[in-house]
Amino acid sequence: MPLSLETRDLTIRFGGHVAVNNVTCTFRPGELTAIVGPNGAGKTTYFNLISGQLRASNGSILFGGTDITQQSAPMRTRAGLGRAFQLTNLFPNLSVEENVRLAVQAADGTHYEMLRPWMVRRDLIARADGILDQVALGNRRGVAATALSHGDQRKLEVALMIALEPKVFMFDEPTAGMSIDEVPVVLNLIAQLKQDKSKIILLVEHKMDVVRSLADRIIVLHNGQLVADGPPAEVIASPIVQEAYLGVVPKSAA
Ligand SMILES: Nc1ncnc2c1ncn2[C@@H]1O[C@H](COP(=O)(O)OP(=O)(O)OP(=O)(O)O)[C@@H](O)[C@H]1O
Repeated sequence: MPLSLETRDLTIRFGGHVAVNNVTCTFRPGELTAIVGPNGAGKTTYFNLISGQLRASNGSILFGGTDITQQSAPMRTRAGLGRAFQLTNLFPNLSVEENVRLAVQAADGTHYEMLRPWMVRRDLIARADGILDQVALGNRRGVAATALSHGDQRKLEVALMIALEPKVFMFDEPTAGMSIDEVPVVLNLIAQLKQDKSKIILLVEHKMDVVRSLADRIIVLHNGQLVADGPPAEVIASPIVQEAYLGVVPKSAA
């Protein structure tokens, strides 16, 4: 069976508020799907449900045909769902290079051994170096994660996600808060990841120019419901989306 990620009637309620409401959608390899919609539409909550940070009130999530609805976030990560790490959950005082090496090591299944120099694993070092170059952090390798600029921290988050070799890449506003010159690096990186047609890529993004340049498909959430789904040109051009949904994204968020 080809790998697919599917949500069926996925729903979460916070008290009386239904933040994600019966969302049924299938994501396939070789497709980058942008999830758009006004502020508070439920995009991040939908992401959190898929990655396991939140548990559904109703509905289910299937990954490669397996029902993962009850699985913990770490189990989903091991199954291949990649979500950018929060650096605060990692090793902020370790260097960029050390963080990436640890993630590469974790993906390899070897345990971190503080006292055993892992210089013996040249293959892992080469892989970590390759990822550092891929995210343009090679020249920041010795810097503590916590001392990085905001843009470089986002790049490190992406590096750690790549290191785990996920089947699904989930990006939640990957360029948010970045300076204008930092944005292209991350966009090029996502475009590069898209070349691997075996991956499913999900992107929550407010910036419509970013969505236009990267997405193969757009889904629109509004009040927690899926209100549009299709090829970018079609979805963007549809009057209902233009007027009622995309038009309301405030400039401050774009
Ligand atoms: N843990 C929570 N408890 C209560 N309400 C929540 C919680 N998380 C999200 N919500 C509510 O659910 C709704 C959807 O929020 P969500 O952050 O998913 O929207 P979004 O589309 O990602 O918005 P934005 O574009 O502003 O990031 C909002 O009304 C929000 O206040």
